[in-house]
Amino acid sequence: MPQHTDAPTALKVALLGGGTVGSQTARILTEDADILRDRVGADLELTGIAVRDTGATRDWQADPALYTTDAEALVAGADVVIELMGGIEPARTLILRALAAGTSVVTGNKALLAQHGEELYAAAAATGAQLSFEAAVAGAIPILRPLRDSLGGDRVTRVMGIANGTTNFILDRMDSEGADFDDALAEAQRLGYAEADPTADVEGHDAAAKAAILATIAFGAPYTLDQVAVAGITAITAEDNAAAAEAGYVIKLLAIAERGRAADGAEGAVLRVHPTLLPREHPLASVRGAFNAVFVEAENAGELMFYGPGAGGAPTASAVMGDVVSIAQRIVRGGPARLRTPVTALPALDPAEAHTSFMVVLRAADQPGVLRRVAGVFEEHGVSIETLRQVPSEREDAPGASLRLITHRARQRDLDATVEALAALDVVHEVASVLRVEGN
Ligand SMILES: NC(=O)C1=CN([C@@H]2O[C@H](COP(=O)(O)OP(=O)(O)OC[C@H]3O[C@@H](n4cnc5c(N)ncnc54)[C@H](O)[C@@H]3O)[C@@H](O)[C@H]2O)C=CC1
Ligand SMILES: N[C@@H](CC=O)C(=O)O
Ligand code: NA
Repeated sequence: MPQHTDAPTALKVALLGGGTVGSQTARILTEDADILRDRVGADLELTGIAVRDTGATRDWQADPALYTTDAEALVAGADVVIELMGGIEPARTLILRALAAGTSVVTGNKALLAQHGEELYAAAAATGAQLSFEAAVAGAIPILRPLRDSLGGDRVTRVMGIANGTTNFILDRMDSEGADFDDALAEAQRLGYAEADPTADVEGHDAAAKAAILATIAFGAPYTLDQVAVAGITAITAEDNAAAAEAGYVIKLLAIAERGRAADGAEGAVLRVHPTLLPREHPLASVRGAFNAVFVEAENAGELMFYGPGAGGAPTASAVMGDVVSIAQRIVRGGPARLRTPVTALPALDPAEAHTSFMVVLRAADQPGVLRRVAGVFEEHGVSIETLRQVPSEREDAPGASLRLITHRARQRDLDATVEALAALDVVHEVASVLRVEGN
C-alpha cells in the first residue's frame, strides 16, 4: 500500500507499565528502532514509560528520563498507547481515554478485557481507533489473529488450550520431578510468568479470562469472565497424579470454549477452565514448562495446534510489538481499522451442559457388594463407566479401598448428581476427587 503524501515520519508511542513485559517492550522499541522504522515507514518514538516507582530496578533499563508517574499526560500526547500495567484501574480509564481520542491501543491485560471488553470494543468502534491484544492470550503465540483472520472463512467449533504458563510449569514440575507446589510456584514467579497476584494463575482465573477472550474472537460474541466455569490446580493431589498416570493420562489445566446445545436444543457456547486428564499421546499432553498451546477445531480446517512460549517478558513483548507494528503501518499507510466488533449472538450456556468423560476417585469400604452399589449409582444417573480400578488405601487415617473410575462421556449435570448420590452411600467414605477427561 502506498504511503500517504502527508504520512507522519514519526509516531509517539506511550508505554504504560515498565515491569516484566513493559521493560522488554521498551528494549525492543529502543534496540530494534531501525528495523521497526523500515517496517513501519516512520520512527516509533518512545515518549515515556509510566510506572509506579521511577527509581525501581528493572529487567532492562531505558533512559532514566523516560520514566514517569504521570500516565495521563503520556496518553494525552500519544499516537499509539501500549498498556502493560495490569489490573482494572487505572488501566481501564486510561485506555478509554485514548480510544475516545481516536488513539489506538495495544494491551496484554486479559483480566481487564474479560471484565470490561464490551465497553472497550464499543469505545474503539465509536472512534475507529484500534484495540489489539494478541499478548493477552498465550503470550507470544499468534492465536487471536489466526482465529479472527486466517479462520475468518471457516466455522470454529472448539478451542482448547493450555493458556496459563505458570500452572503448566507447576504441573509439569510436579509430574516429572515430583516437585513441591510452593517451590514450583516460587520458581515461576522468579521467571516472570506469574501474575502480580499469583492466585489468579493457580485458581484458574487468568486462564478463564483467556477462555472468555478466545471465545469472543472465535465465536464473535462478547463473553465475560463470569460466564466461565472455573477450577484451578490447588486441589490436585499426588493421588490424582498417580491415578492419572496409571491410566495413561497427564493432568493439564485447560481453557475450553466450545459450541454446544442446551437441554432445549438451543445453540450456545460452553466456557470452562479446569484441571483435565489428557491421554499422554494427545498433542497438548507434550506441552512442557511455561509453554502454551491452543488446539483449535474448525469445520473445514479440521484440527490445528498453535504452540509456543505462553508467558515471560520477551515472548510477550514480541506479541505486543506485532500489534504495535500493525497499527503503526495502518496509521502511516492509511486504511480502515482492522477491528471486528463481535457480531453474533451465540449465548453462553450453563456449564452444567458440558459433555466430557470424568475420572472419579472414591475412598470406600473394602467389603463385598461395594462395587455393585457404586456401579449402581452411576447406572441410575445414566453415567456409563469405562474403567474401574481398585487399589488398597495407602492412608492410615482412611482404611479401606481407593476406587478409581473413568466414565464415558456424560453431561456435567448428571455427573454432579452421581457424585452427590455416591457421597451419600454408607460404604463410600469420601469422594476424593472428580477430574474431567478430554481428548480420548
Ligand atoms: N508476565 C507475563 O508473562 C505476561 C503478562 N501479561 C499481562 O501484561 C500486563 C503486565 O504484566 P507484567 O509486566 O508481568 O506486570 P508487572 O507487575 O511486572 O509490571 C507492571 C508495571 O506497571 C506499573 N504500574 C502498575 N500500576 C500502575 C499505576 N497505577 N500507575 C503507574 N504504573 C503502574 C508498575 O510500576 C510496573 O512497571 C498484565 O496485564 C499481565 O496480565 C500478559 C501476558 C504475559
Ligand atoms: N501469568 C500468565 C502470564 C501470561 O499470560 C501465565 O502464567 O500464563
Ligand atoms: Na498471543
